[in-house]
Amino acid sequence: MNDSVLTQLAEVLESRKQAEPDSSYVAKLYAKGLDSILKKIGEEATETVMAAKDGEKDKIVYEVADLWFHTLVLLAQQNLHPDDVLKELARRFGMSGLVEKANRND
Ligand SMILES: N=c1c2ncn([C@@H]3O[C@H](COP(=O)(O)OP(=O)(O)OP(=O)(O)O)[C@@H](O)[C@H]3O)c2ncn1[C@@H]1O[C@H](COP(=O)(O)O)[C@@H](O)[C@H]1O
Repeated sequence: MNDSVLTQLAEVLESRKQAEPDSSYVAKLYAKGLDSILKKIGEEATETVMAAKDGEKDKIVYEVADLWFHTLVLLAQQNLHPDDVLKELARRFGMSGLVEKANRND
C-alpha cells in the first residue's frame, strides 16, 4: 500500500461502510444500493462529455473528479481497490516492473 490520494480516499470509502446513512454522502449512496451508484456514474460521465463539448478545461477537471470519485465508490462497493485498476493499466502499458512493485506493496 502507499499513501496516494487514491489509496487514502479508498480507505475513507471503506470506512463509510460502517457509517450511518444520514452521517455521510457515501454512506447514503451505499445504502441506496448499486443502481444508485451506477446512476451517478452515468450522470457524471454525461456531465464530463458536456464539459468537454463546451471546451471548458476547469469544468472538465471538476466533472472528471466527480466521475472518478463515483467510480471509486463503485470499486469499494464491489470490494475492489484502486490498485486493482492501476495494476491493470500498468499491465496494458507493458510496465511489468510497476505491477511487481504494486504487488509487493499490497
Ligand atoms: N470526493 C468526494 C466527492 N466528490 C463529489 N462528491 C459528492 O458527489 C455529489 C455530486 O453529485 P452532483 O454533481 O450531481 O451534485 P448534487 O446535485 O449535489 O448531487 P445529488 O444531490 O444529485 O446526489 C455531490 O453531492 C458531492 O458532494 C463527493 N463526496 C465526497 N468526496 C470525498 O469522499 C469523502 C467521504 O465523503 P462523505 O461520505 O460525504 O463524508 C470526503 O471526505 C471527500 O474526500
